[in-house]
Amino acid sequence: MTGRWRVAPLLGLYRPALVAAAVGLLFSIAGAAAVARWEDRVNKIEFENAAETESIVMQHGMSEYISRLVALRTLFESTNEEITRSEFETFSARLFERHPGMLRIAWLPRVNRKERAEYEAAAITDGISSYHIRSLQDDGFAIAPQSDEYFPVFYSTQPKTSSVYGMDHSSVPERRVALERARDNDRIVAIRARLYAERETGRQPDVIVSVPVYAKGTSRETVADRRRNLAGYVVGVFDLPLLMQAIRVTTGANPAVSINIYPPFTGRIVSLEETLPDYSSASSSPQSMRDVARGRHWAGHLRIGDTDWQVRAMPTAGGALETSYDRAGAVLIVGMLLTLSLATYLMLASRNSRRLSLANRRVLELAQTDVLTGLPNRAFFLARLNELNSQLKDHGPTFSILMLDLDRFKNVNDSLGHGAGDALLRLVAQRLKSAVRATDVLARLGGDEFAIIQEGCEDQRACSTELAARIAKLVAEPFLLPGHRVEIGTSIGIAIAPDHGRDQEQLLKKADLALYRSKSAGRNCFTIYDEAMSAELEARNTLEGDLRDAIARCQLEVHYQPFMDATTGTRRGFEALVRWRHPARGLIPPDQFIALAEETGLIVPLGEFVLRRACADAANWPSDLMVAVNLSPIQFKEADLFDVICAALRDSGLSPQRLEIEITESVLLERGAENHAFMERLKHIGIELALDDFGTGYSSLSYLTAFPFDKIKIDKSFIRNLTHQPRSSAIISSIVTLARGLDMSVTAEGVETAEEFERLKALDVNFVQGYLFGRPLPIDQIELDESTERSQRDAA
Ligand SMILES: Nc1nc2c(ncn2[C@@H]2O[C@@H]3COP(=O)(O)O[C@H]4[C@@H](O)[C@H](n5cnc6c(=O)[nH]c(N)nc65)O[C@@H]4COP(=O)(O)O[C@H]3[C@H]2O)c(=O)[nH]1
Repeated sequence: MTGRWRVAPLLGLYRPALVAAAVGLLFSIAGAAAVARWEDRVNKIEFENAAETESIVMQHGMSEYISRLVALRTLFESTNEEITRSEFETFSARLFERHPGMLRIAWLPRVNRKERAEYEAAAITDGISSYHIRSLQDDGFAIAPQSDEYFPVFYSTQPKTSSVYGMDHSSVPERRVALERARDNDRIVAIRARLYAERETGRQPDVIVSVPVYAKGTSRETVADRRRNLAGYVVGVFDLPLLMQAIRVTTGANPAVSINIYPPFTGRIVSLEETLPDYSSASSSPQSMRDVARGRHWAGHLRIGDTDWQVRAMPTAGGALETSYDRAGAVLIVGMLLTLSLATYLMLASRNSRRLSLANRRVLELAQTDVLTGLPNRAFFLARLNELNSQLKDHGPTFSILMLDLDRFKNVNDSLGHGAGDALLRLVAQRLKSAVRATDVLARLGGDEFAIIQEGCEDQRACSTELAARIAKLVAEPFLLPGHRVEIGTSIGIAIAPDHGRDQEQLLKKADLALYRSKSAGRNCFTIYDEAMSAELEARNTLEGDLRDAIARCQLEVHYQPFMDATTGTRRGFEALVRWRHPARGLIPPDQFIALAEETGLIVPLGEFVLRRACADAANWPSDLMVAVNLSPIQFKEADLFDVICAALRDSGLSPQRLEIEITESVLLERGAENHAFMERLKHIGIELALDDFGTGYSSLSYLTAFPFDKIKIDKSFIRNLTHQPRSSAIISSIVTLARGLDMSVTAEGVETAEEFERLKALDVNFVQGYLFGRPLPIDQIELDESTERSQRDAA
């Protein structure tokens, strides 16, 4: 068996479980995906809200820093007096207190050519040794050349030794542009101090915020006013990372949001790839704008002065706002667990139901199998027959039924025992199996009855005849049982559907009728049903009804045929033979209704009638005349037969010694022990027993020794051949010899000619009976006087 063969039925068996697993998996995945999408959306909203909040907080913080510078500007603009260095330092120191991101603050006064020396001297006086206004030249600051205007660092929060003092911001092109922009627009401007801070501190670039300061009370309406009235600049240098960190710490920033602050978009930014953050709250290495843009992020800006720094917020890796898809995962796991449970349940249920259906099938098989032969039994046969019949209505195939009944099987069973009978049935089943095709149904209906349904033939009649002939031949072959060679046969009845019927009852009835015909035609043959059989059955049924009436209405008559002593020629008695005086058909001989009476059980009342009539008639005869009465094997099965016989004798007053009971061999075949006992009882009260029709059945000599017979009646068929078949004489001679040895007398039946009589006398037969001595006659026609008797003797 290949894997494919094993897998296919398993797939079929577990299909519901597999389908449930597939559907469940699909739903789990779809559900998890939907939840994931929902989680993502919720998370995005939460993140964006948080990021925006963070941005607002940062902006507030930054504005706070800027507002310090504006406060300083207000200080400078509030008076026409010079703000002294100490005033600046005091004020600035306060600013530093809660603003750790503030690196330094400076005051850049507007110094013209004439004022330069004065300023330099004042600074030196204030303690800043060798103060000079210096400007950017090549790579560094040097004493500034003569110029119309300077914006040097005059006051600073730096120690007085710092090199920032005297640095002319307007000599640095970027800063000059920023300063002019601040001046012309009266606006706070911010730039990144890239060039020098890096070199000085090695830190990230700082942010320089410049606030223009105008002379107190002057106009700043127009650009010209502003240019004219500018007094200087308050400049703050912010450490952006520190500043941001400080804001985030003091405001309790959301740790789930990582903030990156990138420089403003200016011509310097060449690509997002290369744009690294000025500030990053993330602990990991700084991410370029490109990296951030690839993932989930929120974009905003941080306004410092008139410039926008780019803010990019991201969910912190592993933080609360990073979508973890926990719920989606839970949905997937729960879905898969449910699916697994359902699939397992369905799998177990499928397996159980398969086991159950196998067990049911087994029970059904057993219920439809004949245990002895292993063939289908009657139930199966009838079910199949029904099925075919219903298909007939839909123009299904034609088919035949062959009913088989074994001939002489009963003899085997009775003589060799039930074990041998069973073995024989098994052998018969094997032979029948070999004769039918796989598509035919061969069943054992019970006992020695078999049946076949044969279908799928073009010519059903020819096909079934051929099969029946083959089977008859096969079964007629001898069977070898342990220690015995048995010969039986089979009678077969055939009915063909739909010709002979379309329903189970009709077909079986007709096949049975045909079988009955085969049986009565001499056995081991087959018959196909024809309509005449039904007519016959009908006639038989009518006859049965009539016979029932006949018994009730006393239409039966008993006729008497004499039997003679062969040696003296004297009449020894009469055999009682029943006749039926039918109102329409006249006198009907017993061979036309005895078999029917036996089949229908009517033989019991019929037999009792004959017995009582014979006893009653014989009681009026001379006392030396016997009366012989036939008893059927069916009567022997009646428990009260002995009582019936006794009652007949008692009621008639006939002596039991004058009654002879004739039985056939078939009585001895059945219920041997009981019948033997019964015969002993009859003998015990003086009744004589005769074995009738000897030579027609098995003629087993063992019966003669086993049963207490007084007489053997040799069947008339032997007498018929007596004169022209020497073998018949020899047989009769040996029967006579045997009977003599067993102390039995011998009667020869059916003696018709004097020649036969002479020969029988020569063979020492004791009694003779036949037309030569008288036909069966009604009681009123029997001559009982001596003269008649003599004349009969003379005739003999
Ligand atoms: N050809 C020919 N036949 C002769 C001759 N002599 C007698 N017979 C016939 O042979 C049959 C003898 O009876 P059976 O062998 O007991 O055979 C009987 C017996 O088995 C049965 N039978 C008759 N009456 C009864 C009855 O009351 N009870 C039972 N159980 N069976 C009966 O019916 C059978 C036939 O009876 P019957 O037709 O009366 O036929 C009788 C008789 O008429 C002869 O010389 N030539």
